[in-house]
Amino acid sequence: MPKTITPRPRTAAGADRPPASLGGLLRDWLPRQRWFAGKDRPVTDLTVLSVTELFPGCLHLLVHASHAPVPAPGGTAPPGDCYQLLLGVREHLAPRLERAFIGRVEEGPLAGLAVYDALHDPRCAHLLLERLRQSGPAGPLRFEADPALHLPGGLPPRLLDAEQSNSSIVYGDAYILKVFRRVQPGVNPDLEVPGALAAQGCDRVPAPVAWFSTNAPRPATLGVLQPFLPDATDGWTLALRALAAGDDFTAEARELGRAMAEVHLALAQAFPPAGPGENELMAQAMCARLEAATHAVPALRPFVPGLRAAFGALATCDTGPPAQRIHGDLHLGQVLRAGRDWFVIDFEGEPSRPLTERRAPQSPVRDVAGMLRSFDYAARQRRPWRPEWARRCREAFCAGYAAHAGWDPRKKHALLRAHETDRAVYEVLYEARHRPDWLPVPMAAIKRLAVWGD
Ligand SMILES: Nc1ncnc2c1ncn2[C@@H]1O[C@H](COP(=O)(O)OP(=O)(O)O)[C@@H](O)[C@H]1O
Ligand SMILES: O=P(O)(O)O[C@H]1O[C@H](CO)[C@@H](O[C@H]2O[C@H](CO)[C@@H](O)[C@H](O)[C@H]2O)[C@H](O)[C@H]1O
Repeated sequence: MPKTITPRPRTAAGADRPPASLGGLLRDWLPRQRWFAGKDRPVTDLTVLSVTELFPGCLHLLVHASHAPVPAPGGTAPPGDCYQLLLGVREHLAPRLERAFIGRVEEGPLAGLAVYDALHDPRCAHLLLERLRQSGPAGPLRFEADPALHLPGGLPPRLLDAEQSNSSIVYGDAYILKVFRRVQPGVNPDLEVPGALAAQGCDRVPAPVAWFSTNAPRPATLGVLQPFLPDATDGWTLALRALAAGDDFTAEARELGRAMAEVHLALAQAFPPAGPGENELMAQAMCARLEAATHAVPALRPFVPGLRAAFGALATCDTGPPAQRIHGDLHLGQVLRAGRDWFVIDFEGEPSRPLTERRAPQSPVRDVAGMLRSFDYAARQRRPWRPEWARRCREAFCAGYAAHAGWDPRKKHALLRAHETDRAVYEVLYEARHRPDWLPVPMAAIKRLAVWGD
């Protein structure tokens, strides 16, 4: 029976602690992970919120990384984030696990043991699937599977090494388990939304088959298992291939637009729409996000008046389609093509936004704008830049969307432009934090969008 080995939360890192405590090692390792959200702010403290022994040699941890509050317009930045870790603990580490090595603990109950990221360990990955297959509690954690399905055991695991916001393990090319890294209280939309869409009969989204969650310190979703589409390629890879070959991508973009409209309609059925979006409120929220982003990335400053004008124009345009549940972080990497069909994945929304905001009804134009920005991103991967390629794809996507949705994004010029601007501002912040080399891509869009009327 799994047990919680450290029942009391404790502050694990502090100035008076020797560096090789578990907390000290994690405090050094955590900020170097791709999925760590607070890269632009030093970690001031690391608190272990819960530790559960999932099986011998594998600990499940929730840790809170605190940051010093930074002065920001409208208040202070959030004081930190909670992360999910699965730690392998062994005396000796096999050479194949070296890349997962976190460090050797020198004090406390784990003294003398090597600690590593257990998701890299096929044995731990195998046992994690077994827990999902069996369903039931493990300390504060709970594993559940769709009772209508039989999950086969013994599927060989492989950890995806894609640049991701979370960590995913593929089992035998049949299932994919997404282990959320940054954990926020509440049900994760990546469990909630695909489940609700499946109930609507929408087959554009792989439906959850098993999941696990915690009830301490607060209820939260920790991971979701879905069917894996083995022959699928993501839209980003396909778009770059088409660009490299000089191929047209408009047929794919048109079908993608149609698929997205289908998903939006199913979302509107699954979650009651909230009535017409309030343009004034939307514009205010966009301005506030711009202000916060400019504080973090001063390169935005010269463009602020032009960008604000794009948001201001919202006040004068018609309300547009009603606010509803949307994808929230739509881009070419979130759509998969298998055969001639497009599928949509990753309904978590923009990872840096609070969960309540991500689950709130929003304008579907936001998703359309996300995809339009993505065609621009793709076109800028080629030298010379291929603006015509992006323009044709954007046009085709909107045409495909309009044919099925009953409204045409191209006829909502001011609304679309405001959302595209808001998305480009988000991307500037995202790239500055995670991939500074990519910053010129959204900055080029910012320069274009800041010239109102262009
Ligand atoms: N159901 C699936 N079938 C096939 N591949 C998938 C599936 N779900 C995710 N993937 C692959 O895993 C990658 C990461 O998934 P995603 O949900 O976007 O994770 P993250 O939130 O960490 O970015 C995707 O880009 C895709 O290549
Ligand atoms: O990790 P997620 O997929 O949830 O999304 C985050 O990372 C994306 C990059 O991996 C980022 O997308 C941006 O870069 C893409 C190219 O790599 C491009 O297609 C998107 O249009 C652009 O926004 C996304 O913004 C971020 O939330």
